[in-house]
Amino acid sequence: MNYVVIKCGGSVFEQLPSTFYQDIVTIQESGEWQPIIVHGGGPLITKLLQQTGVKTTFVDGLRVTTNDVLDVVEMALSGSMNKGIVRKIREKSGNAIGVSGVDGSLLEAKPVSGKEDLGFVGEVINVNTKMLENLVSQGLIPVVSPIAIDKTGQRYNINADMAASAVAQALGAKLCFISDIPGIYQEVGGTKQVFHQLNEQKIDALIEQKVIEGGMVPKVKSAIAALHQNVSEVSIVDGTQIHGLKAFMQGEQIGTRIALTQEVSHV
Ligand SMILES: Nc1ncnc2c1ncn2[C@@H]1O[C@H](COP(=O)(O)OP(=O)(O)O)[C@@H](O)[C@H]1O
Ligand SMILES: CC(=O)N[C@@H](CCC(=O)OP(=O)(O)O)C(=O)O
Repeated sequence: MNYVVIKCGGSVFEQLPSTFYQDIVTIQESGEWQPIIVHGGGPLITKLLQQTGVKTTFVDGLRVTTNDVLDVVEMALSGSMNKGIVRKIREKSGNAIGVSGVDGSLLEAKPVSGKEDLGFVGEVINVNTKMLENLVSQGLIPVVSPIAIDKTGQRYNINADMAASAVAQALGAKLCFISDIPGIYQEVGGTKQVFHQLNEQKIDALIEQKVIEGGMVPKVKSAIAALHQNVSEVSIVDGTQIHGLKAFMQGEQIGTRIALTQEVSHV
């Protein structure tokens, strides 16, 4: 089975055209690729935290997660976001099922390495691929919320890009990050030039130069981690484009393709 892990970011969620969900169903029906959705929901978490008066801060793109924050994170991700995406796929007659990383210990985690002062922020150490394979064999499209669990039952907040990367690594899948930008870009003479292809060395340089910053940093780091472990292809694709996902899956040059070693080129 060929899997494609489609990571749907919270920043693009509100702007996704309905063709996006249609494309997910079309990909599954075509039979060549089996889609697995991993979603974020950062903006919704931030909004809910503001409403409840709980302070939120980020370190290196990761949200500092106390137990109070974790309650809101789980409610937003495994509740509203997860079920919202399942409903939108079902509206297009897709057989979606929502699960969080807690269910069936789909995502097993430990505190994120080197950043233990972030509270309950985790990194995935095991993916229950059997469970995903079982769901897929029943004709279901899994929609995964990035809350993970450890052997003691402790929950962890996982950055959704890192969760998607872990799932793709475990399945040897193609990995596609859906975001709200046309690809990774650099400002040249006041205009944004999108990179069509990027390699690891150039990504390191762009992070160093702060051309790649904010939420894009965990995304490209997760992409590189995946490419080092069992994943052959990672792309960042603009979710706002009508039928962008379908075009990408049909091999059109769209967004930014990341590989460990390849030529660097602009669109
Ligand atoms: N060089 C870059 N090219 C494109 N986007 C960038 C770049 N550097 C930072 N970004 C920011 O990264 C954002 C995507 O990351 P994020 O907001 O975390 O998205 P998501 O919710 O999809 O994970 C873009 O909206 C953009 O503001
Ligand atoms: C540890 C950590 O930062 N977790 C993220 C999980 C959601 C996420 O990653 O959502 P996006 O994909 O929309 O950014 C958070 O709390 O915001």
